[in-house]
Amino acid sequence: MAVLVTGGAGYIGSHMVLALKDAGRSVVVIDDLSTGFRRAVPETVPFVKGCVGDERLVAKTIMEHGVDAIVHFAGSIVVPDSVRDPLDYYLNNTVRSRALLAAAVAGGVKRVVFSSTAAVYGEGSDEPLTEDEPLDPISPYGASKLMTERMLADMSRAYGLSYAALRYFNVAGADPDGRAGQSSPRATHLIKVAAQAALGGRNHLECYGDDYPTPDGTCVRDYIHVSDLAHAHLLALDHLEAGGDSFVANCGYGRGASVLEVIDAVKRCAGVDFPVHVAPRRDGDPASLVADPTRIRETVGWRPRHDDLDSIVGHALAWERQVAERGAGQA
Ligand SMILES: NC(=O)c1ccc[n+]([C@@H]2O[C@H](COP(=O)([O-])OP(=O)(O)OC[C@H]3O[C@@H](n4cnc5c(N)ncnc54)[C@H](O)[C@@H]3O)[C@@H](O)[C@H]2O)c1
Ligand SMILES: O=c1ccn([C@@H]2O[C@H](COP(=O)(O)OP(=O)(O)O[C@H]3O[C@H](CO)[C@@H](O)[C@H](O)[C@H]3O)[C@@H](O)[C@H]2O)c(=O)[nH]1
Repeated sequence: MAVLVTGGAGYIGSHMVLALKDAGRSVVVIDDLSTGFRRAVPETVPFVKGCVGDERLVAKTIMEHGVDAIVHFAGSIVVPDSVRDPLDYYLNNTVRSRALLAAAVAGGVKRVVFSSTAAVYGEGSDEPLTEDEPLDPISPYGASKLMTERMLADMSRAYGLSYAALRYFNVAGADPDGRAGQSSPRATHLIKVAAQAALGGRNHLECYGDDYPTPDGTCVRDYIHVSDLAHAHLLALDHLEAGGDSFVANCGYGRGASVLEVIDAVKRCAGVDFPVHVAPRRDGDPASLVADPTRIRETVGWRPRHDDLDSIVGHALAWERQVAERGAGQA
């Protein structure tokens, strides 16, 4: 039986494919390559180029590869883009997830692990957020993901499918062995962009807002290493396969870093300085988002291995050097 990884050519999905292969699992990837890279998926892994909204293609993939579990990463991920073009986000993240899930039920798939997000919590809080926090997304991105969570909850009751919805906080870093990383030259994530600035790929970095109600005025986020996150998915799948109940859980370390603290860490680890310009606040950005990770630890026994901002930044920089050596967009 195989695990279908949607969005497996993307940043987090490619790390999940490695984690599954390292664990000896059979994997098949479906990805439309809208933001992913074919070369991010090892040649030994079957690859289907297409959209998760294509119910017939998904049904064929499930049947041909004997898929009994899906890890669903495919989606659109840029919060401010979702504010500008909400319908695109509801289409790609909600409507196409519905098609994928319909094909999954029809094809007898019994388990789904879903990429959800801290953006379902809305404005956040000064305190670490538990899963019981009110769900009140302030961006269409967060709302589009919450709708999929709700579809899964309803489906599990109606069809007996079990699921884990993992609410990621800010994912960063790269495979410690240098096999995968964030490859998109147009990526907007802070650590990626700061690594590009440190290596000369950008001439400056913009800090979006320094007047937030946080200790240094810049937004606070809980940065989680992408390999720790992939490991959490593996454990979630094991839990469901062992007959464990469906669950929703935060994935973060329980500690926040401000934009300025991240920039300092990147400058320190790279040993270079680069200009930082304060710019206006970005639409859809809550002041502070920090996870309470108790539930993921207790439910599946997750123990992070890279819970350290300098390690995350160090791995992100190492990957960015590979990207730079191969030429922009060729990683
Ligand atoms: N990166 C983060 O900090 C973060 C935080 C919270 C949640 N997430 C979620 O994690 C998931 C993966 O994010 P990522 O950072 O790896 O992004 P990414 O853009 O690198 O990966 C997404 C992948 O999905 C593919 N894709 C997009 N729409 C598709 C479709 N309709 N059909 C088939 N393939 C499609 C893209 O080509 C890409 O390979 C997303 O669902 C995102 O919402 C990411
Ligand atoms: O050039 C930049 C890029 C980002 N930021 C700030 O850095 C913080 C982090 O931003 P970013 O790395 O873009 O991540 P988020 O917007 O927090 O969103 C990420 O984290 C969310 C969960 O917290 C996920 O849902 C999203 O998919 C993922 O993109 C925010 O305060 C941004 O305003 C800057 O100041 N300058």
